[in-house]
Amino acid sequence: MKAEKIVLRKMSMTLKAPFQTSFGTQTVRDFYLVEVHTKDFIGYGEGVVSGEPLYSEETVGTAWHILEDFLIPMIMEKGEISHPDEVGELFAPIRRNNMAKSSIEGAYWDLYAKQQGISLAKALGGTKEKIEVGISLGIEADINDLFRNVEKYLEQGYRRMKIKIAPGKDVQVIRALRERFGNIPMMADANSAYTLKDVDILKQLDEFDLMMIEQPLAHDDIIDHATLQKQLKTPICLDESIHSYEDARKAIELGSTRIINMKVGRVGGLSEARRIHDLCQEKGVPLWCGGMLESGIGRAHNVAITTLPNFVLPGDTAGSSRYWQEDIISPEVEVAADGTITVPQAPGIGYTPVPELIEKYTTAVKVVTRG
Ligand SMILES: O=C(O)CCC(=O)C1=CC=C[C@@H](O)[C@@H]1C(=O)O
Ligand SMILES: [Mg+2]
Repeated sequence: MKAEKIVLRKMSMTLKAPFQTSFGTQTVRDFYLVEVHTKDFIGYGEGVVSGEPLYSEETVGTAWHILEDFLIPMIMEKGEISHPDEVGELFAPIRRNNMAKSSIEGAYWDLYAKQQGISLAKALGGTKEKIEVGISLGIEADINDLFRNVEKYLEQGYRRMKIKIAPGKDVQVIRALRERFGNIPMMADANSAYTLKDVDILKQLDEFDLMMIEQPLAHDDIIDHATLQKQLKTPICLDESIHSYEDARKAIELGSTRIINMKVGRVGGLSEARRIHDLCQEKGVPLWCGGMLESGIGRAHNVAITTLPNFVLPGDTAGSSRYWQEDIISPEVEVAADGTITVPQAPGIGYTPVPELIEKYTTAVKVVTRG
């Protein structure tokens, strides 16, 4: 695979409804797309960053700079790439900037699968023909709005409800949901809103038989999470703390996490995600695929990685209509009434990017050609 042209597109898509977490509210997704053009195919990747550095340190601006000034020149200089694993190896000297790395590596995985004439899922070693999915629900000012959302998505078949919590909107919210909906599969995501001083509040969540509590403590911690896990019955699931295979290895060894939310962009790409998958499978740590409110391009990559065998819990890969009036792929990602997504078998990501819709939501373009 030799890139003849790489196109970066800044994208801005308005969410159907605001999405509130413990660290802020999103109404518009500012992200970017990467297109890697070889003489035969186009590979697509998504930069799952946001406009503001609130989930991680990366933004559209930081990623654009790292891609334009470092990663794309490295790719052009390298020339021929025979397997997408080589992209991560090439980028290894660049510190962090995982979402920037992941966006271009994901495009090479798409290219590679298209070149082999197989689905991205198969190229990754996935075997599932369907994946089970859940849904992530933002914080609502009025709990009746949250009730309505849970009701709506249960009816649509989603396999588990992820409820955002924050101090003051935690125990009473989960209790009210249990009283209203009984023992439905449910988890809480705190997005680092608590500290060890809040252990008594977090211990109260133990009474609600939650599947897990996601990232209760600091975004860059695995020590305090190990201390907390010893005091909780409910499994801790790390998200923001896990940026690499090494982070996962240490967190598992310390007992900081019993489940991991895999986000391809956060760990630097699909190759690293596969390595973490194999480690977790060996250690008996279940995985599920998290989301970053992706467009259909990133959503397609998430569907593919979820076909690996140790993705045993429903993830956050909802259908396109969860967030978008119209998605930029055809067909859109659909969730069946049984809460599953049928894995596309077409070569590559399996969904077709729609040029006129991509253009419609493009706010800036950068084209780098070989030569
Ligand atoms: O993409 C989805 O549907 C899930 C989105 C989601 O829950 C999150 C996205 C980004 C940061 C957080 O708000 C949260 C998470 O931590 O998983
Ligand atoms: Mg999370």
